[in-house]
Amino acid sequence: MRLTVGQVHRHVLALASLRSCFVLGDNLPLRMLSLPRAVRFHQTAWLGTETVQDKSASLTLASLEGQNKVEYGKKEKATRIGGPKPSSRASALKVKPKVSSFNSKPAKSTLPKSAVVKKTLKIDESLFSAKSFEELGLPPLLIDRLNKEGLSTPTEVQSAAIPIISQKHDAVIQSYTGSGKTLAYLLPILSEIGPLKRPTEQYGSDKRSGVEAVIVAPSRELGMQIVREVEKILGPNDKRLVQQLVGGANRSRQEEALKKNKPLIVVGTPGRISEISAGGKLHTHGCRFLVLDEVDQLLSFNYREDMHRILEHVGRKSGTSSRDILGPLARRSERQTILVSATIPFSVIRAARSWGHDPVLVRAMSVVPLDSITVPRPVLSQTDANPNSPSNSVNQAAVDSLPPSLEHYYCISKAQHKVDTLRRCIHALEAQTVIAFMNNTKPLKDVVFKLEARGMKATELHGDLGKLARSTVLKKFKDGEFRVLVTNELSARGLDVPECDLVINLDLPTDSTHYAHRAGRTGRLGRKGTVVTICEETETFVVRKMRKQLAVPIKPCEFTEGKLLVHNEEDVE
Ligand SMILES: Nc1ncnc2c1ncn2[C@@H]1O[C@H](COP(=O)(O)OP(=O)(O)OP(=O)(O)O)[C@@H](O)[C@H]1O
Repeated sequence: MRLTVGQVHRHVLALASLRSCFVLGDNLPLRMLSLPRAVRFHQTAWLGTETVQDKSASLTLASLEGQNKVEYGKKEKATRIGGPKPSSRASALKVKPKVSSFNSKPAKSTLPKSAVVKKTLKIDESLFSAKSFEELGLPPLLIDRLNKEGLSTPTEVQSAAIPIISQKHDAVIQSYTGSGKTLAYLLPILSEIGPLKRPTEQYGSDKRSGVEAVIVAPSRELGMQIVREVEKILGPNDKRLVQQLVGGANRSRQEEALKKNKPLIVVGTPGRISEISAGGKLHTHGCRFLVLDEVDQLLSFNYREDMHRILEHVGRKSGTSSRDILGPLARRSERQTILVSATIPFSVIRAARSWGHDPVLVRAMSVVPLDSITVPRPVLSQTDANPNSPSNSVNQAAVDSLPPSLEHYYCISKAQHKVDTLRRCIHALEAQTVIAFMNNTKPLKDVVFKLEARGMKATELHGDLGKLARSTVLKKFKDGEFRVLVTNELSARGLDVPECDLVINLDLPTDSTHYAHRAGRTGRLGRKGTVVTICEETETFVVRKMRKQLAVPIKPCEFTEGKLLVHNEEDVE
């Protein structure tokens, strides 16, 4: 492959950019198909972050389907679609966003800001006004189970996603942290498979005995949390129908359980799923659903080999070879692919297009076909220096992910006084359930020791602990045995501790996306929550930069005499 000087320059810049999002095998440029897989991944990682203006680089199987039309600079129209058969609807309607009991925030502009909707889309207003799970057409047995668990009203993103997934659309689900995305994909899946499914469902249950849904999550904790959510809905008699395949646990036992229990749903981390699948102990070719939870993280460079295997094998039509030119397209028809995250940068939209059949972007108040979203402005231009640039889809994704009910502050402290500041902050805010984030594992112990020495119950959670220790710590924290959980990035994504009322950044997050996911551990499902970043004087410029990127007021404050003292708010530039 030959590159011009300009292309090389862009590739180098792309590599240096914040995230190494990439487009996996199905979207490979045709000129790369003959390269060895490892090389292809490396190359596509480059091209994934490369400006999409490079037309030659976007020559993909997907682009041959005529999807990647580029239009710059116009404002997006938030047109919405929905209903059982979108194409059969007679007229296009505008939906007035409603404010539900779960969400006091009006729907934000969709990502990326510069995107353009090119089609006139048909919508079904009723899609966004469901007040109960019955109205969403869920089967009676499933509704009974939900009621038993005290769940009677769908959240907005559930109201939007459930009918769309039930109509067998491939979907990207984006909604802010703590808005109920897990049930938004689980409920339509459980309507189709397992003991709670629709009685009229045509896929004969007797014919299918293998795994029918694979759910992938980037961490063991999140994987286990999803398993518990499925078990909760299935009920005690049927919980063996979901099997966890997370790393760190005994692999042989997982393989035995697969053989013995014949689960319909497996939930796991990429490494363990692909390991067991490669060992021939997990058969997913007949699988109907593939869910990638925290998809933007799963598509990062770290998981590339495992994710490639999963995407290649799950729901693969038997008899098709990956060498067939139509292989990827044929495979896609065998499964529904559902991608989920609070932060959906444009690279995910692009990946979803290449894997899906007419995939749609589902958000709390809108459903938009992905092929109607055009690429953002080139990300490597001069204007990128302006973090508010609508072209910056990563920042925009972070903005969209913040729950409406959060208060953000920052407080200046010398490094050696940070733990004291943390204590004063907890007392001043009377916080009961606190998650404190740090960047490295080693200092966590020290912070826990200092807090405990001053009579504050604290514990640590990080990747160096074994699986059992991790789940025990988390359970005790959720049960209220500890007031403070000191942790690292491991807990930033997906972790659901509804009672968490305060998130502290003891170290600065690396970027606005990390800030948003950390912040999202509080203010879950419409609850109030506070985020306090404790930083040194020299680091305040980073906070100000994130404030700009996230477009939220992060106010300077102090904690004195047991009180929160908010300084003059600096304008959000
Ligand atoms: N319809 C509902 N009614 C009441 N509670 C709900 C409903 N849907 C979800 N929940 C609860 O809301 C909480 C947050 O849900 P969930 O973890 O799915 O959020 P999320 O959007 O996936 O967040 P994140 O982006 O942080 O992963 C959970 O405790 C869940 O059980």
